[in-house]
Amino acid sequence: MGTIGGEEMARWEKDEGGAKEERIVVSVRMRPLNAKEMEKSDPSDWDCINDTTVVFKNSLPERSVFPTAYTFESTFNSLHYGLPHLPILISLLLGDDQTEYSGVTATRDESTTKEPKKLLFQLSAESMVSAKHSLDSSIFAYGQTSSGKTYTMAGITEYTMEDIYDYIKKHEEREFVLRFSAMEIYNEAVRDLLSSDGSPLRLLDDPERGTVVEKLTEETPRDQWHLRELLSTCAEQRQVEETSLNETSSRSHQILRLTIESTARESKGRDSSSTLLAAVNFVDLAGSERASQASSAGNRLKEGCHINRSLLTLGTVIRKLSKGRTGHIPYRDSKLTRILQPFLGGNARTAIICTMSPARSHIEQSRNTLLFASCAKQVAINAQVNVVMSDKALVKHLQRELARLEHELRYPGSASCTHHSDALRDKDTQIKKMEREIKELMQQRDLAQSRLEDLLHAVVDEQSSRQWEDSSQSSASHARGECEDALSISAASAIAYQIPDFYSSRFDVSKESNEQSKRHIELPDKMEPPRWSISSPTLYEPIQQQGNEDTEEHCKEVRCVEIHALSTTRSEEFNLLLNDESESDLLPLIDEDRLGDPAPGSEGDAHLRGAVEQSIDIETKTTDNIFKPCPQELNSVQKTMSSRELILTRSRSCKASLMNGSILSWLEHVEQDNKTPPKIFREKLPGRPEEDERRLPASDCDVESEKLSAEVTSSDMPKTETVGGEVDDHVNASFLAEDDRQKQLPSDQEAQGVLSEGHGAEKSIENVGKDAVLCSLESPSRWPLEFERKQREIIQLWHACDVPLVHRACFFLLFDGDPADSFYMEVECRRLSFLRNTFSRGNVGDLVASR
Ligand SMILES: Nc1ncnc2c1ncn2[C@@H]1O[C@H](COP(=O)(O)OP(=O)(O)OP(=O)(O)O)[C@@H](O)[C@H]1O
Repeated sequence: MGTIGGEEMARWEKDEGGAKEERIVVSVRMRPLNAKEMEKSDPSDWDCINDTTVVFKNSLPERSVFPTAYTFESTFNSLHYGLPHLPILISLLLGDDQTEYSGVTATRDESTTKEPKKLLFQLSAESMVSAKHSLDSSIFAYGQTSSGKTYTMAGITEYTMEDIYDYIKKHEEREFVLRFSAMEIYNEAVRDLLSSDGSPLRLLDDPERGTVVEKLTEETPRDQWHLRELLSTCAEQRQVEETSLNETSSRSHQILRLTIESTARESKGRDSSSTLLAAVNFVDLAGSERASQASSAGNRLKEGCHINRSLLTLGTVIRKLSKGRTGHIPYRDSKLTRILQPFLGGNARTAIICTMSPARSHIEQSRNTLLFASCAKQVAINAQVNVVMSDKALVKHLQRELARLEHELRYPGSASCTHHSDALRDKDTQIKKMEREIKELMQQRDLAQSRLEDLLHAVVDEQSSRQWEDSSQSSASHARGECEDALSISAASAIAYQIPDFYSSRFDVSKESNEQSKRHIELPDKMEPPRWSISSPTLYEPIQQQGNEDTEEHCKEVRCVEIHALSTTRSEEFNLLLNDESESDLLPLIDEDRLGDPAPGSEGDAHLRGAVEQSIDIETKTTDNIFKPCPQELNSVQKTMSSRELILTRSRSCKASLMNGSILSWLEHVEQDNKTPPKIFREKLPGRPEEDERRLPASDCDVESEKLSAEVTSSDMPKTETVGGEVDDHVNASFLAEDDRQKQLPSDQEAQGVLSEGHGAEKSIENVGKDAVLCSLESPSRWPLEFERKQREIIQLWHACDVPLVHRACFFLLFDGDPADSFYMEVECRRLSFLRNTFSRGNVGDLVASR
């Protein structure tokens, strides 16, 4: 009998198999009509028209969804040879003109030109046991009952076994060891076919070998004849019963396994020796059957149910595998698929021979078989050579691996470790970068939110400002005689609310050039700037140098309020007054400072710089810009503010001020709309009288601030603690908790309200009596612009009402924030500190005198 030679295999691998992805090899074998079918004159509807195609010979009804032709790796019809056994067919296909098997002589005819080489290769010993192709492989026979599975598998098994022994004989340089085992799955119970004990065997899950059958007998055949004996034992032990379709119907799935180990003789016993291991499974499945066709009942029916169920699972597994290895594949749904899992699209070469009957009466079953075959041929496999190391070789290999790992542990700086640590460092850098980006994005988001709020509130402010302006016209004349003071205050207070970029460009010069103005407010240089005030970046170098991220965060919460306390009505008078002054004596005001330098060394320059400096000092030390002016200035302001128009010209976060030009221009537009005095007026504001400067008292704001901050940031500070307290008879700047607010309010008798609710400031002015003005200032960090608006309303009321000024110098800052919020507490305390320093001691006297 011929076989596929090495050259032929190499050619096949090169031409067809080697370069391509391996898939299950599927062949279809069609048996001839059997005696019963011919008796019934059951026509033959199927034919193998060539070596790869099976066709449905009859015409299909219209709209039929079934194909008429199926192609496979090989198709053959043993009728062509008139011979029962595949080995003879194979022999003929391989070129023998005439061969003999089991006493039957076969002659080659024209049909023998068919060459199902892949199948033949897979059935060959070369594919199973050679050094190059030593792979696990399995050959299935699948088909309906009585289609010829057992008939085909018997031939294949015999042929392959014979070929294997033939190969062994030819390859004496290697030593072969064969082991044989056989089992059947009958009614979902696994039985050993080499043992007379029919008790079912258990399936075990081995982490290395997969599913193994416990206590399965494994014989080592002495020679080919011994193996034949074992095969006949299996056939005897197998469950075979007669059914209406098959006199010798196999009622179980049979799995014969031949394991072949081969070792090169010359390397045997050496450390480097390795063993090739291959297992071949010959799987003869039980046939699917329709109970009606098989006329089965009782045990046969039960067997048929088990067979059909396990075949259904096999079909599902194959179908899923054919679509790729995605999702769950139900190998464990039947014992058959569980045992065959490694051979179904795993690390094994697989061939399936689908058997079918051509009879019309079995057309449905035949179609199912062809459908199964079509799916199976799509299943990709990944067969790999199994190499088993000798124990010594394995020990050596493991020792080398252990030494390598120990070396890595001892010397972390080695190549691989360095590589890992570099990779970790890169990842860390990436994480930090991403964190920074997230932070920036969050800041931008907050900024945008803040801008939106600003815009909304600015619109509201503008409206309320105009209302107030109308209501305050009546008291405008009250301050006519005070224009000079007002101007000086304007120079000091209005300029104080310059935009941050102005500060940054001007402060250094003014700070050096105007010591006098510094004394004016007496906010000492040593005072540490508040963390949240970075509106003037160049002013406080330490903050910038520290690059404190918290500072930046807080910055965006703090608003720089720029209020121009200017009187529209007065501005015209001022213009008239100022027209007489020489231009060199005039102090440029806001716009000049913002837009250009005053004349260097001029008096106006000196005054302006002093005023700007002190204003900057104040602003950067508090957020309560409203109360920035010194008492003398405030005194003057009282005289003029009644007719003043308070204009919010800048209200935005410090950061936003540097970034958003469009808001700036918009605000400037608003400023113009709100009757900002003509530029000429602001440019020609006279210098500040010296006596005003002399009247300014010293203030130890820094000490107060530190003290207050220390008090309120203390973790154990009770919520109702009063921070501050009375400063003198006239001034009471208290920091109250919400709960204690009512206790501290003036009594009803004392509180003779002069400003009724509904004045537009009811939320800000909680109560106004002859003895007190109670200001409720909410957290600036939450609603910055709302806070600013409230402060402006308070100032408006302050200057508009008829209550003696001293009585209004009583402030309660209502604390309704969270005491645990340290930032909030710090802001509030600094504001309180400022109030106390502004309205305490000599300032109060000034205020009284001025009124
Ligand atoms: N190619 C063939 N040429 C001639 N006879 C065949 C061929 N295939 C099968 N037969 C005959 O058909 C009958 C049924 O064959 P076989 O027992 O192999 O079918 P089966 O598919 O194994 O059935 P079951 O699933 O019931 O076990 C047998 O008598 C067998 O000799």
